Amino acid sequence: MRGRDVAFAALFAALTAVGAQISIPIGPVPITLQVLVVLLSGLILGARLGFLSQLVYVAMGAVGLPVFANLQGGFAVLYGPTGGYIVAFPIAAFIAGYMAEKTGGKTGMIGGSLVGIAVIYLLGWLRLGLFLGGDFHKALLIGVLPFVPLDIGKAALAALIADRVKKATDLG
Ligand SMILES: O=C(O)CCCC[C@@H]1SC[C@@H]2NC(=O)N[C@@H]21
Repeated sequence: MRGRDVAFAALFAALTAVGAQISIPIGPVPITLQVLVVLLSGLILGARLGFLSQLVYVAMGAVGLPVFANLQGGFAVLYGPTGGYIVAFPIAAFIAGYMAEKTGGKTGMIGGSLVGIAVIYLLGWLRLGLFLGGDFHKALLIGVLPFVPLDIGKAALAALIADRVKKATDLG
């Protein structure tokens, strides 16, 4: 791994921390810009490096840095209501990057992003449901459905931004 790769992974980990603070509280699960940055990390850096950048992000939060939403940090957050989403971020970045690499073009980017988001929802929903004492119906109502329209918009925006960044740089 080159020094440039490490720098990019660190940059996207930091950007995810910023995205976490751009949030709207609507309940136990806030609307945040993390998903946008997670997708961008996979689409721009590729599956492997995108995964690594999100692993760094999760690790920074786990050791106590206030990088999660509402400036939260610490291992306890990963066991809290939003822990499932956070744990899914590296997987989602990998999937978005992998599918974009395999399929190519903006269609591949949007497809990969949507599958990545689905994985975030799946792990987020499971953890939230368990946190709510097994009420997976409520978890769906407060932890998945309200986010779908905006997150589809984030997927489209991520594909647009990644496409432009790749054309304007040598990252493509
Ligand atoms: O506590 C955290 O730092 C994680 C917050 C997770 C928010 C989830 S990610 C998927 C969905 N889309 C959003 O905008 N918010 C939720």
